[in-house]
Amino acid sequence: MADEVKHFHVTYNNIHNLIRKCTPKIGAEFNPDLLVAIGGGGFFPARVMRTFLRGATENKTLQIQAIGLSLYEPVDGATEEQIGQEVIRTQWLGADAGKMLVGKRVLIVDEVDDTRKTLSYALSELKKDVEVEISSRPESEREALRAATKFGIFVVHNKRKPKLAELPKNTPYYAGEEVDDVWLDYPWESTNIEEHDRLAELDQSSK
Ligand SMILES: O=P(O)(O)OC[C@H]1O[C@H](OP(=O)(O)OP(=O)(O)O)[C@H](O)[C@@H]1O
Repeated sequence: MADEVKHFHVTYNNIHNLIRKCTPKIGAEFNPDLLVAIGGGGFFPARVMRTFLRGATENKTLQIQAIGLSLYEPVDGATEEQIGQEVIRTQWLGADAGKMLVGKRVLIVDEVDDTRKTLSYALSELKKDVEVEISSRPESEREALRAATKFGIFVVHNKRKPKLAELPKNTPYYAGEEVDDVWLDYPWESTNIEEHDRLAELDQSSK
């Protein structure tokens, strides 16, 4: 049967350059002081973003924390029904999650915003961790801590399509590129990077 989904191959250099272009704005406007990468796809973008944020944020070397979320990949314990429907946690920040986040400007990083379920889940769960931490602090400090804790989002690609989950309206949101609802082939999924890059060139020329 013919594969009807349009594929688009993305190279490491494409991703690097999209992040390079976007980061000065993110540094100037959101000025993160912590990155939370959603693995696996958010790991490489977060690391590249840290390089460019150094220049954009007075040479701070930002920490990258990692969470593991999976919507489409079979993970231990996930049933067939859950894959593509529910976001499954495969890794989280640990017992000190709230302490790590409170009072910070936290940029959540992922490679793609597809249905938005993953980002929505990540944001709401991280906010819950912050609330748990805030509730352990003296009441007189809570409002200030809440106000000082900010979450923003960066994705390399945002797919233009109806989303199945929403983000709070005031959430700072940055996308390296808005793309059609195509199947994006990322380089880290390839076992033959030269062939991948060759296909990417073909995709570019037929754009
Ligand atoms: O917008 P959504 O529809 O929620 O999809 C986006 C998520 O899906 C992919 O993760 P996947 O579950 O495939 O795991 P991976 O990052 O480990 O490949 C991708 O890395 C995003 O995290």
